[in-house]
Amino acid sequence: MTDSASPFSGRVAVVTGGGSGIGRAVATRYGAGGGTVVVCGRRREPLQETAEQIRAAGGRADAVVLDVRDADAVATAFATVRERHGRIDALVNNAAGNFVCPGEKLSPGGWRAVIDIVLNGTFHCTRAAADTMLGQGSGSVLSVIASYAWHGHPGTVHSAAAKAGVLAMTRTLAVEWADRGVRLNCIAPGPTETAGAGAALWAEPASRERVLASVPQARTAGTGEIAEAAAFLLDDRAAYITGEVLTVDGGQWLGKQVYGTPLAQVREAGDDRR
Ligand SMILES: CCCCCCCCCCC/C=C/C(=O)SCCNC(=O)CCNC(=O)[C@H](O)C(C)(C)COP(=O)(O)OP(=O)(O)OC[C@H]1O[C@@H](n2cnc3c(N)ncnc32)[C@H](O)[C@@H]1OP(=O)(O)O
Ligand SMILES: NC(=O)C1=CN([C@@H]2O[C@H](COP(=O)(O)OP(=O)(O)OC[C@H]3O[C@@H](n4cnc5c(N)ncnc54)[C@H](OP(=O)(O)O)[C@@H]3O)[C@@H](O)[C@H]2O)C=CC1
Repeated sequence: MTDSASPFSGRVAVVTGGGSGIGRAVATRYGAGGGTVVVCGRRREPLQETAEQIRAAGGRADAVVLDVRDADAVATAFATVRERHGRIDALVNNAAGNFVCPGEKLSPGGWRAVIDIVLNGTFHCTRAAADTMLGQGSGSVLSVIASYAWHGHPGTVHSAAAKAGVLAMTRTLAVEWADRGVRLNCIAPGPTETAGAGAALWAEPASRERVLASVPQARTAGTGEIAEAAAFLLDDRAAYITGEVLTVDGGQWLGKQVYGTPLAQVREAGDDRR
């Protein structure tokens, strides 16, 4: 049984896109839970900043420059992590690229840009981590998706298709590797305040307003809230959970199920009843 204050003690995690936003928060949470964290991404500076923050708080962290689209570089990087740290207990597939574009205007290059990072990058990293995890007979893979993986969303055909692919990959490999000690799950955050998402998805005040209006809890998530849910799925409290998605979105996607009737109108209709 693990120590509840240090559930990740003696464990090693790789967090892709760990230099910013949700990835940084998950890496920091894993470090605070006693684990060693290897953060990777394309830009060295933000990665080093994350690693320094974790070390300053008393944790252990390394920064590795890596483009998840490059399968050979991914295999080499994960082999190096195993040589250096002896094991890989967790992989967080968090790296992503996104922008809003109507399907009929999306170029093949735009489609590839997102599919290559989100779907292909997730496969490369999962495959490389599995070399170690299946060998040691344990491991936990957590991929960050979005609820439009199952309901779709206008303007995001590339990202929605990629996230749906990641969900199918997760469910498939969860069954393939269940009796070999490796669990795979997804987390689906709702709108979360990060510089990346803000710039890519709600740069205009009007788009931000619309996004906020779509969340029944009427607020965005903090990165720490997403990291806390991620930590639960990564640690042994979730030992019997595999192939699942944990949605952390303030009710956003269920809120879509009002069949076009705004919530305010539903409330008005019930005003005369006690
Ligand atoms: C209305 C929607 C609101 C939905 C709200 C729902 C709430 C929450 C759900 C959110 C779920 C997911 C969120 C996120 O993923 S947030 C993460 C965002 N972070 C990032 O995007 C950071 C990383 N980003 C990047 O690396 C780049 O933005 C990019 C993905 C574009 C990749 O960069 P790269 O340098 O490889 O790309 P290029 O600039 O060379 O372009 C490659 C091709 O893509 C085309 N492109 C690029 N930008 C656009 C654009 N804005 N519109 C259309 N096409 C674009 C570009 O033209 C290239 O194609 P061609 O070669 O064919 O020209
Ligand atoms: N914020 C939100 O509202 C939501 C976010 N999500 C998901 O959460 C995750 C994190 O998003 P968020 O923190 O908002 O966004 P960020 O833009 O802050 O994070 C994306 C990270 O991915 C890294 N990255 C991008 N391309 C590559 C690549 N080719 N190789 C390695 N790393 C790469 C970036 O680093 P670098 O550029 O240095 O490579 C960056 O650190 C994503 O999977 C996103 O789809 C899901 C739902 C909602």
